[in-house]
Amino acid sequence: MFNIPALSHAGDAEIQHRIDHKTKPPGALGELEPLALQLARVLGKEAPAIRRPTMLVFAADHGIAAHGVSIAPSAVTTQMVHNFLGGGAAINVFCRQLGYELEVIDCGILEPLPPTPGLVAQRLGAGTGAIHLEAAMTQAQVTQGLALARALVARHHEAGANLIALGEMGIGNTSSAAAVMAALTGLPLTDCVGRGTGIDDAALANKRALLARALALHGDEPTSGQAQARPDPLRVLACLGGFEIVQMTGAMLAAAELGMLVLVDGFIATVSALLAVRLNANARDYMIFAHESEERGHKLLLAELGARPLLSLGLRLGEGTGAALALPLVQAAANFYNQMASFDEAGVTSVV
Ligand SMILES: Cc1cc2ncn([C@H]3O[C@H](COP(=O)(O)O)[C@@H](O)[C@H]3O)c2cc1C
Ligand SMILES: O=C(O)c1cccnc1
Repeated sequence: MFNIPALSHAGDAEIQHRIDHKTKPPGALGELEPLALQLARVLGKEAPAIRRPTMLVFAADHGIAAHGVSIAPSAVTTQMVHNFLGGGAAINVFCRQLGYELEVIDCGILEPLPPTPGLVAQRLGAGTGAIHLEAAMTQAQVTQGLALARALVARHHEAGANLIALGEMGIGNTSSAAAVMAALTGLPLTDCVGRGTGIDDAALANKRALLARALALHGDEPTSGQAQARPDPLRVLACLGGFEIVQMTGAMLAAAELGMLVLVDGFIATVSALLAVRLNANARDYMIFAHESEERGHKLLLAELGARPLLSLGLRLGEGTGAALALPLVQAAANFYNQMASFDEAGVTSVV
């Protein structure tokens, strides 16, 4: 479906040599060093640079949100999309500060907005089915969502972007994401389910119970260590996913296919990253994990992907905020690689 080239590691020795011969003790730039290696692999080892960084915020509603799993009602999804378009949300502030292009994608909010600059309508429906009662969507909607996201990313690639960051807005989407995580990993639901927007203990117990029902309904209960065939990510998406989760997954796969970097935000975006990697393992090489969210489950999810997040700020917002904040670090990795003098160039006695 997506044709993602396996990233070549043939130039690694040369790239690492260049990093090691910068005027610093070996390894002293910490996590920025493997990040520079990744940038050089993806963008080319001569002068990797981030061009037209683009933040895509995918919005959709969730049927399960009507069943007491969030502090907010579904109406807040549409209200926040309004806020994004008016420039007043956290993600707007950070995108302005950091020089991101920002686009908001309506993947299926309950109350569609009139055409507005900055808003792209790629609606797969008007909210998903409540996953503890029925499938979230049909397989055809999953296929359509992946295709729409692919065309969207192609457009940004043509406009000159070589890095996309992904964020989301959708009341109830930590429920859907936790269910997908449990289905894909086989981890106990209690390890995957968190407080999302900040629900209390009673609502958390209800959220866990509903998600246990959802997994049982769709045959995705944890196997308690028993061997089970790897679940089909497309089926899991249809049964338990969300319209924004589908399109984020498609956008990540499309970006990798086009040789773009993918900057991954928090819990929900990382669930899409896991889906993308399960659909095509080559996608992993293009992903940068921005931060570790406060949401329960995110640490284990990152571990499942072998990811070391750049930041740990206690964020639990979504919208792409963590991904936005990590951009300067990505740029710093490219800049040290491109601009720092080597021992030879600076006349500093080499320590390697
Ligand atoms: C005002 C407001 C702004 C937000 N921006 C992101 N989210 C975040 O919270 C939601 C997920 O949490 P849950 O599963 O508990 O509903 C998503 O919309 C996510 O992006 C927000 C939530 C609220 C209330
Ligand atoms: O980690 C996230 O992305 C997150 C956490 C809580 C609520 N919304 C998003």
